[in-house]
Amino acid sequence: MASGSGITVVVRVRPLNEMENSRGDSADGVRCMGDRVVLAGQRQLTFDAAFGGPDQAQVFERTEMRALLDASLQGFAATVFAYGQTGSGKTYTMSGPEYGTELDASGAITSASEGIIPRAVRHLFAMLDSYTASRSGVSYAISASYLEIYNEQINDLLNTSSTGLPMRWHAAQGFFVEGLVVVDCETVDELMLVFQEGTKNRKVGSHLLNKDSSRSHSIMQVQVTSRELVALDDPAAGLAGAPGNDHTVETHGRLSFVDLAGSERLDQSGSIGRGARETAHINSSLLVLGKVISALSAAGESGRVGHVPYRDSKLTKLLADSLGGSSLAMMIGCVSPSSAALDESHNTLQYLSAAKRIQNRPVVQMSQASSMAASLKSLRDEVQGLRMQNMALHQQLSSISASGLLQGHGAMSGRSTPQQPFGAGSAQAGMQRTQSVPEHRYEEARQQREQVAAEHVAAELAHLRRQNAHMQMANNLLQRSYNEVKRENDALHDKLERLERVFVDKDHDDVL
Ligand SMILES: Nc1ncnc2c1ncn2[C@@H]1O[C@H](COP(=O)(O)OP(=O)(O)OP(=O)(O)O)[C@@H](O)[C@H]1O
Repeated sequence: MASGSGITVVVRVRPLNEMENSRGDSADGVRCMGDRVVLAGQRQLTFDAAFGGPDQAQVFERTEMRALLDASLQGFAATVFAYGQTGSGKTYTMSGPEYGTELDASGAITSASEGIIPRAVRHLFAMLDSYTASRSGVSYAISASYLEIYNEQINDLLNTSSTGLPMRWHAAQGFFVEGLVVVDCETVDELMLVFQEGTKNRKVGSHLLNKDSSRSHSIMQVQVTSRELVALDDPAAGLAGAPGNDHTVETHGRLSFVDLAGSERLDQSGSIGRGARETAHINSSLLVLGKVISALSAAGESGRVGHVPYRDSKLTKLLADSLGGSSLAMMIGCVSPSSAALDESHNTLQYLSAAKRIQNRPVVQMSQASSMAASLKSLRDEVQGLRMQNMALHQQLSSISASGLLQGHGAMSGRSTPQQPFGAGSAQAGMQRTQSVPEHRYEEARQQREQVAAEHVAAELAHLRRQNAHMQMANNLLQRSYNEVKRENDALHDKLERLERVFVDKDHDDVL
């Protein structure tokens, strides 16, 4: 996926909560109408989807969640964010109801009330099992980490004693957190445990707007490594049976689930002391996030991006790839329906409208060796396509030449002589060059062989492209000549008919 891909933006309007009900708030501050969100005063905004009410399943089923999971299995990075004011339903949407409120007999959250993350965990393993069953030579490895950014400090939610972790920059990976626990998960239950453990350890506090308010931004990251054995043997290119021509292509997909802390107004939340300090950190990092979104959305499809202040907060550093980077992304904006929260809901929806204009450039993440193998394979596929085109062009040329109409148009006949496709001989020559490489330098020899094969394929590609372009031109010229001759023939035919009519008329006059 080389071209730009917009961020998918959906909105969720929760039901009125207890406090709003007890105050007698009206629920017509924000309403959903299809994929539109209608604000009191009849202002309407359209998003990729809009949901009202408590139904958790529809948020998973009617958004692009399955496509994002699938993309991670193909080697793409995908991020799902929940954004909105405090108490608007972000944690409910991402995880489910507050931990422990809706438990079944075994102590697990009831499946109907599960949020996006546990649903994604189950679906990911179901998809992965069905892919492994239907495609031989493919295998997957899953691992996961879970962190929170609390007061601008990174804490490991899978190891509560690991706090204040450093963030580093890597040219290929971008920003990453050093020293995070990464858990290998072979089963759905193991990944579910990671989710439950991390969610339980997240900082939660109470204030007037939400008794279980998340005081940190949390990011659960699932790494999806796929390995596929790709046969690079190409009998037509004379490489069949060459040792080391099978390659394991390794892709590194990633799913990031981001539950942002909610913006809050201190006069409404009543947070004081530690709570007020948390609020200040939350609001300032959300402010930077807002600046990043507006800088990127200003660029829109033109792709001309000015300065984006990613480095101004830890949150935006970690989300750099998901906003304007190489990741696929879906943002879920959560809002209250209450007319009393209209200003905050309006702000959230404006944020979301700006996010809709951001263009990401999703790319598959592969290991270097895999990407060389994959590009070699795709070059060979292209050669194969060109060979078929080559044959079709030869046939076309012969049939036009054989039509007989073009005899005398000899300028074309030389060009239409089929040429031998470029190929096997030089490939063999390329292979022979590697035979003298000593055994202990096998890896080096393999790389050289791949290099030679790549050069050979590239040369053949260039040759076929030239030859096909040449034949295409010859075909066009022949077609033009054919049309001219046909036009001349038709004209002669008309003339003949006219003459015949004259003779018939003359005979007729003579008889009379
Ligand atoms: N769609 C919904 N249906 C039913 N109840 C909901 C819904 N969304 C949220 N709630 C309830 O509203 C309350 C606040 O939700 P939640 O904690 O998810 O908000 P939040 O946006 O994560 O808040 P904060 O930013 O303060 O952490 C919770 O009691 C939750 O169960």
